[in-house]
Amino acid sequence: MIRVAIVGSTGYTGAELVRLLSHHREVEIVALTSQSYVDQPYEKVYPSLTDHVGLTCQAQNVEALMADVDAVFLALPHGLSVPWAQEAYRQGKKVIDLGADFRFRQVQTYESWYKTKHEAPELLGQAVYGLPELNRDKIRKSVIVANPGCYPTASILGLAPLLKNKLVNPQKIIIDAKSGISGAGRSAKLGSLYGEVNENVKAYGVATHRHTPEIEQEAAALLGLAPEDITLSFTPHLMPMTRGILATIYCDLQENLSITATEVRQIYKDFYGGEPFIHITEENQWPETKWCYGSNYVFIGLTIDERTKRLIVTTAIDNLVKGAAGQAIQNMNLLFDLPETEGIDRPGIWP
Ligand SMILES: NC(=O)C1=CN([C@@H]2O[C@H](COP(=O)(O)OP(=O)(O)OC[C@H]3O[C@@H](n4cnc5c(N)ncnc54)[C@H](OP(=O)(O)O)[C@@H]3O)[C@@H](O)[C@H]2O)C=CC1
Ligand SMILES: CC(=O)N[C@@H](CCC(=O)OP(=O)(O)O)C(=O)O
Repeated sequence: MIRVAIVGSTGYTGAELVRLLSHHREVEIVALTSQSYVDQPYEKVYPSLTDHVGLTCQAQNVEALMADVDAVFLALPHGLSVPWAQEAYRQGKKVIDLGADFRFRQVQTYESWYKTKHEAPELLGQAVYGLPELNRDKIRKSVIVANPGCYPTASILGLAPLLKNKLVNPQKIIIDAKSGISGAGRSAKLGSLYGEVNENVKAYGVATHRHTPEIEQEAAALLGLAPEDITLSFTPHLMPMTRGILATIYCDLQENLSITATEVRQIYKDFYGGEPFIHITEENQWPETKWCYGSNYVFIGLTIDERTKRLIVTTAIDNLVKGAAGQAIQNMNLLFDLPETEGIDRPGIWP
């Protein structure tokens, strides 16, 4: 059995990791850390997991905990992952970081968008961007997996076949994305209160959201360019729902390119052929967040607006599963040479 710890287990992504890993046939969860619930039974923090965990929350002790496991999942706020990654590297263990500390290839990008100094820039080169559909082979050989952000997961998977096949102008991409409130985590914040979110929709982080450079970096990589070679527009919106992301992506077709929506759909089907979690919808069928609720599925729909020659793609995921915990487990399965779908092959729930 693979022994794992979940650090920051009492947050939303931590709880989703516990829920999914408690049924993973090759994993034993040996430690769950928390800041506010030390010495409390995990099942008291999340009664929905009663009889599935049997562990008590513990404080962080990086060295001792790392010595006891094969891998750690870090579900911490940004800026706290470095000591864990350093220790894992020292002890030859694996780290899957759900935060952003290891997602960037250029330390200046992280420091300017996250407004914090990176304490171990030398480790950035050891980290692999953990999007299995694009980086599977590199992930298998890595020590630190930087699990992508939720909006970048939806956006990059929606864009990848277009960029790889050079079908669209990469400087004219617009991503309009919507998220449920669980994307903001479990800590108490004014903006997460029911009275603020219910019956309300708002844009936020307009032209400044920290996922913009992450999407640009990976979009550029698909074209073989440096991260700074692409700029795109990304606007997130908060929706009155708990889970889910829907990203609508607008792209200008390359000039003089003559192609039909049917042909583009076939390109997507070929690109993602055999991918267990990705589903390309049929003509006039548009993904909904509920189709992914609680599952690791990604649904992608597309068409060409013949009047504007614009290609429109919509991608739906569950931010806590493919956008966080499910993808992290998919990465762990790759790291330990397990079937990629193990522990994350259950359907979602409806309604
Ligand atoms: N929510 C989402 O949809 C997604 C989140 N992510 C990323 O995953 C990470 C976790 O997110 P999420 O689960 O939503 O966050 P939460 O705020 O829900 O949980 C954070 C966790 O970290 C612990 N924690 C907070 N501060 C500290 C500290 N100073 N030292 C030690 N532990 C601390 C908390 O402990 P306690 O509960 O005891 O206070 C809790 O267990 C973040 O980096 C986030 O950006 C990535 C993709 C999607
Ligand atoms: C609704 C909401 O607040 N969402 C979060 C995104 C969470 C996430 O995936 O991102 P990271 O892992 O990069 O934190 C936000 O906009 O900051």
